Amino acid sequence: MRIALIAHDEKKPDMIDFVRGRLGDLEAMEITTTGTTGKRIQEATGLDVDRKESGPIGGDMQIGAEIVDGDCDGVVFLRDPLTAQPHEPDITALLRICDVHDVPLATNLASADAVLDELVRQSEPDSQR
Ligand SMILES: O=C(CO)COP(=O)(O)O
Repeated sequence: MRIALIAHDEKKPDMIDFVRGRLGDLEAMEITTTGTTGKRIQEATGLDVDRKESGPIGGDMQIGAEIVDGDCDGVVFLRDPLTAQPHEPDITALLRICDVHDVPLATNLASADAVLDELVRQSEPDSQR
């Protein structure tokens, strides 16, 4: 299982809390991140992550390409809904490509656990999916 973890600046503390709380499950997965999110996660938890470029310079697009290639099984993208982002078109494209490829996507903390729970369930040996 490969999961993408992405957070806008105002949501990075929430992402760190999420990763700390689910460290056991995340350690068993491959993790891909945008640049700064991955750096923060590594610094805070020591988790091994595949860091793409920072979001505003194309990291969202790189993760979108993984989804198109069928390499990413789920996305937790903690968006900041209160701050305009210069790369809003890239963000919209990433969300859209998750829908195109029917990849589980959480855009807030309340649903992040649900997406991760689903990936954990799918990785169990007797899973039907
Ligand atoms: O901007 C982002 C997602 O749109 C996140 O990028 P960083 O992880 O590099 O801050």
